[in-house]
Amino acid sequence: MSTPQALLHATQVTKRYGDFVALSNVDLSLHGGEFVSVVGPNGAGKSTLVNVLTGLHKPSTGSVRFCGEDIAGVGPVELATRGLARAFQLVNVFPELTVRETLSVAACSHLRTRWSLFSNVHRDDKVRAIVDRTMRAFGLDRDADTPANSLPHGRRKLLDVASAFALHPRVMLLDEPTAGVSTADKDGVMTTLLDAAKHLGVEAILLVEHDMDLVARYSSRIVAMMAGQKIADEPTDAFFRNEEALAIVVGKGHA
Ligand SMILES: Nc1ncnc2c1ncn2[C@@H]1O[C@H](COP(=O)(O)OP(=O)(O)OP(=O)(O)O)[C@@H](O)[C@H]1O
Repeated sequence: MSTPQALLHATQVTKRYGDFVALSNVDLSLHGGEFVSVVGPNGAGKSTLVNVLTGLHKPSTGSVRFCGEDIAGVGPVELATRGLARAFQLVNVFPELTVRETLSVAACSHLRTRWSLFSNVHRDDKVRAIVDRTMRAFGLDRDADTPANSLPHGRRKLLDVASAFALHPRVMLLDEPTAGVSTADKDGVMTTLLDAAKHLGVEAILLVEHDMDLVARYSSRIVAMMAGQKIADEPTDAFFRNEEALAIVVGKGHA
């Protein structure tokens, strides 16, 4: 039986900043139905990997393919319209917009429509449909007219993730979606996020995360990084039995 084509496939990716090698010959694949977490100590290269995977940075050598197409040099906005999205932190860019308006910015980007305050959300049926569906999926409808900067931290974080989902992606990349959220609220954010992903048809998720409890609970596979190299890539159960990799990941500055 042949292996199904990976949605996202990085081959021998190296990223250098001057003489410094931030990523060294990393292979990574993500298939439909997977929830893969990228873990590792500070400075391991996790964010660099995500920046390369989302077209924000070009690999120095190696290739990244999304749905079979090379995405080197394709920026994150174009990539999002092709189906690979990452939370944009729109909330930080436009803190005074309401929840509805923030999501309409993302919806317009997905539809390649020009966004303008007041007009699109209320007059464009397609934009409104995406905004309403995303608000419902994330339970944000009760905050529709609340400015993002008035939301509690956890719900602001959820709005940030929701705005990436409004781009209607096949693959979602999440960089610490619960950072700064209280321990008690983390599972709530993750459960909402996963329910929404299912509801909105997201096929695979790649998560960068420091919280190993969350990683253990939600991932189907774990990729561990250290000093720019991949040191483990295995199903969650196997990873948590891999004492050597686990010691590197949790032993350096992480609880
Ligand atoms: N633009 C840059 N120029 C130079 N060095 C960089 C740049 N971006 C990242 N680095 C270096 O690359 C290494 C990997 O950084 P990266 O942010 O990818 O690690 P990380 O695993 O995401 O760390 P953290 O968990 O702390 O976010 C670090 O040593 C960092 O200082």
